[in-house]
Amino acid sequence: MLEKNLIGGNWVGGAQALEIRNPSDLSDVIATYGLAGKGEVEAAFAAARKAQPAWGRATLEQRSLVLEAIARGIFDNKDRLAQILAREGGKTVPDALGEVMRAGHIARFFAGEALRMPGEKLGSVRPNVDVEITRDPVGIVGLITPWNFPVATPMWKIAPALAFGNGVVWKPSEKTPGISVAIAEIVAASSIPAGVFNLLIGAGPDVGAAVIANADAISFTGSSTTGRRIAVACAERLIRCQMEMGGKNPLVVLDDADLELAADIAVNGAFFQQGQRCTASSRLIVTNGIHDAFVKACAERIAKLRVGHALKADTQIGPVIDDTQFRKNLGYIDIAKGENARLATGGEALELETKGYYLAPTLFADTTNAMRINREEVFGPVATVIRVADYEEALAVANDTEYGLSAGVCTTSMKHARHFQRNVEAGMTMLNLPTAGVDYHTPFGGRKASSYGPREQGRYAVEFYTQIKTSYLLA
Ligand SMILES: NC(=O)C1=CN([C@@H]2O[C@H](COP(=O)(O)OP(=O)(O)OC[C@H]3O[C@@H](n4cnc5c(N)ncnc54)[C@H](OP(=O)(O)O)[C@@H]3O)[C@@H](O)[C@H]2O)C=CC1
Ligand SMILES: O=C(O)CCC(=O)C(=O)O
Repeated sequence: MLEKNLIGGNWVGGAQALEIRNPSDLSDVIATYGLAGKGEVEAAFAAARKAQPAWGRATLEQRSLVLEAIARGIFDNKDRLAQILAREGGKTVPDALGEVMRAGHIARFFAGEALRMPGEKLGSVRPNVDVEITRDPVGIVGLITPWNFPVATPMWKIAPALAFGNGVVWKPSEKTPGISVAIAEIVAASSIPAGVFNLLIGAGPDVGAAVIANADAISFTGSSTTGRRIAVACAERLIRCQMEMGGKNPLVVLDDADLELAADIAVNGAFFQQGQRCTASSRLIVTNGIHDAFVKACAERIAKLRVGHALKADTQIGPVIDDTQFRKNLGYIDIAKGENARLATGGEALELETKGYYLAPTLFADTTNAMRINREEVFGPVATVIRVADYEEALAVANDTEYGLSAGVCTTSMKHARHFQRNVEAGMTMLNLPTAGVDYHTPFGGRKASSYGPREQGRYAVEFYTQIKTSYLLA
């Protein structure tokens, strides 16, 4: 059993064994981990509390250099990390490599941000008084992260947390411990003082809950159900929280769209990375004039997608992460069929050379926005088409959802593009681009049930990871 929890600079084990298998090949047992329990959580927070004050007082350059070393460690190990991620998480190697590179760029970006700690000097309404606005670290930040982007998502929390002087206790999803340990090894090798950064491999309901009970702030990415529960627990403790949750992201395709481009964008946004993206285009909202040609063009492209073992060179769509997601996706396919959605393509589990969690990318047409398949997050390679009469109806349908993460429009009309950008109820909008796939230096997040709390990423991250102090000084 591997001893892979990082506490106070030491690698330690845990009592309960967790066996991880390759979702592309269930006969491939990757490793067995010793899961952390409440004792390890307490030890991690004790270590972080001891180490954080000095880290919070470290020079900006010291912190920047640590971030730079983390970035270098990620770039230097990119191929090894991509292989681990592909084997454990079912991502194709190019997708895995893309994610690893993104994490490296995020760490490098925050090496710069560490040097640009913002502050402000204001005049006072009183004579001979100066006012300074400065920022302090929040303290010990608990990071709870999911399995679908197990490198980039943690890094867009770890990097700003460290850059702005916080201690970190990170609880990744227990579905992807191997890649989490590999990232933690790189952080630990960066000359970061022992105890500032800690990793706990453990289950959400016990270790995650214990992290929430001990942290000064929580940054979470995952489902809206879990996010809601965590936000309530944080409110009870009066600690700040930042929640990135689900999506039911609309891609609107208008009559004047470039058909080939729109179909490419839809297939990319809906099915790549098995649709396991909070930004996935799960609702394709298409106006009458282009509808039939669009559905045909998408179905042709989807039928040609190569589903297979994530480590095989020509695979475009890998397996879904585990048995729970596999069954959940199949369950939603049954629900859609039961709602009389028309199966345009896919709709079944696939048996390939190796036994894994393979699903045929699935497109339903003739759906309505009231159907469950269009209201609940599936989080798999399943998308729907909703036919609408015109742009106005398309926008209304796009906004008729409890979520508001990402929203796209395919059109050649500047008028509609600008109107959509201004009026769609989403945190991120895309014009003639997939709803998924974002830059690493810009704010990431949504509205409604998709996000809660300050934005992540880019220079906006400083809002969550620092607290403001206003100082009055008699001159
Ligand atoms: N929008 C997004 O980015 C994501 C959305 N999802 C959605 O969530 C569904 C379920 O996936 P799942 O992995 O279970 O997502 P969860 O939201 O349950 O898990 C996300 C993270 O929260 C942890 N966690 C779970 N329960 C608790 C808790 N009570 N207290 C503290 N931490 C907790 C998990 O730990 P652990 O995994 O170890 O239990 C994981 O680290 C998917 O089908 C999908 O719809 C999932 C992942 C990302
Ligand atoms: O679309 C992206 O690039 C990011 C998606 C994401 O962060 C997520 O699915 O959790």
